Amino acid sequence: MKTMSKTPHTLPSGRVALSQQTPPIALGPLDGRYRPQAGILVDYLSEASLNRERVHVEVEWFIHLCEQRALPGLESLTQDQKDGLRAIVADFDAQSVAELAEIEAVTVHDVKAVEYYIGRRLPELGLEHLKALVHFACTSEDINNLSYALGIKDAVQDAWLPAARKLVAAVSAMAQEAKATPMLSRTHGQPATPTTLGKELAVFAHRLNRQLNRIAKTEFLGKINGATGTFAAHVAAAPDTDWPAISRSFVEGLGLDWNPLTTQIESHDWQAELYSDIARFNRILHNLCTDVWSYISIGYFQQIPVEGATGSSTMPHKVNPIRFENAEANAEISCSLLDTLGATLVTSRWQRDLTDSSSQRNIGVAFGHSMLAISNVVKGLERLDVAEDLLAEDLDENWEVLGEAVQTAMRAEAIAGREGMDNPYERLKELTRGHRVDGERMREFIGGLGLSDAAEQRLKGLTPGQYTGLAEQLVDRYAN
Ligand SMILES: O=C(O)C[C@H](Nc1ncnc2c1ncn2[C@@H]1O[C@H](COP(=O)(O)O)[C@@H](O)[C@H]1O)C(=O)O
Repeated sequence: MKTMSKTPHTLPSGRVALSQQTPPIALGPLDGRYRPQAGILVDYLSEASLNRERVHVEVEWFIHLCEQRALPGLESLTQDQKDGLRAIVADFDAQSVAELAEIEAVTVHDVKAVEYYIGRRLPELGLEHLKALVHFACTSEDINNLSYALGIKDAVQDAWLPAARKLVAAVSAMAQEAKATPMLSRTHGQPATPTTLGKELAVFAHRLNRQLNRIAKTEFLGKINGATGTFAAHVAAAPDTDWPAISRSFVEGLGLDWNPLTTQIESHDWQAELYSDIARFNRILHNLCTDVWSYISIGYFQQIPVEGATGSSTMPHKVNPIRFENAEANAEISCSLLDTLGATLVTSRWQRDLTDSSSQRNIGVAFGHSMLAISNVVKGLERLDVAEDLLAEDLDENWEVLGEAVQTAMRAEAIAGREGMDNPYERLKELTRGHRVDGERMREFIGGLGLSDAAEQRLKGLTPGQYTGLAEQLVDRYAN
């Protein structure tokens, strides 16, 4: 029997091989359906942007060595030469990516490929005689750690933080709007002392803001000190140069904080610190999602349907809280990656192993899932209406929550010397525990307690919806 020969574009099952299609089909969702939300990170944390940063660091090191006259015979470059070198970075594009890949296929070393890529461009800048200055005295990690630090710093400052701040601003605005909207609270899921919806949202804004303040203060550390952090090659080549000073001014000139003491690798402790803060932000966001999801589920929030959109494929009445569910999932994935990075990056055998190289390639993925979670929460919050009637109804059905107010006022009366205020907690417990109490019964009970006139009037005038303490003022004072 004659067998049909399969082309490489066909799977053994006879199906088209999607992996062989052009343009290439993404494996992961961040480069597929979620590209609009996470794509901005390609400019900072993709392999291409890492390579662009590597070119940037190599070029700046080249210029810095000349400017510092770090070696005998080195002279400052002309402005045209410096502009030409910096244009290699500015013009870095898809063609550069392809060229680098070609070189790397031969070198099997990604940083060496960058060195050759720059070397190829020196003749046209009249700098061929300085080819040996590219990557001078560097180990690859000198270039890598600075490139990652620059990419991560820009990703945080230009992409992640602005998105996170927009989200927190949205939560704060909702908190302000609902600061005086009374809501039954539910400690342990059971009716408890009322609060306001705005104050509960303000707690999230406050928590998220604390993490943002920490993240905004991140120290982005970098080093450039050679193969084992001793400047050995530098000193061997130019013993009279103050290499630590040159290293420091270079790292600081890039906008990073100088790490003076390392092995071959920058120790990555600052990355672990940053990732734990971002993971904590994700987790607080996750908590916001599950709370809002639950409020939607009991009707406190109504979701505004999107014109033309489908809730359920089979139950036409439904509007599902999918934005919050998506955000939960993506916050979890981001946290797993950030936790793994934070836990593993701080360990490297002896003077280095290469595990960090492979795991750091996923930093963008960790940030991407967090950006996606943030974007979905913003979208979800935009489509919520507060069901004030239902909130009020729930409060009115739970007059027993005033038990705390009454027993505490009785204690104050007793402390002030009023007779007959014994066992306030027990008396309220007898009235309220496991019993439904309405307004009339509560007022009748208060009337029979023998309180001072002022206290009795104050408590009789109280409803569950008014028993929200300083919730509104707390939002005004602390939630901006
Ligand atoms: O400056 C050096 O290169 C010193 C050398 N240490 C290395 N430091 C940094 N990169 C190195 C190192 N070794 C390999 N490579 C190259 O790293 C790339 C690893 O690729 P992947 O496994 O995909 O993360 C891949 O491109 C590797 O070729 C040492 O011997 O200490």
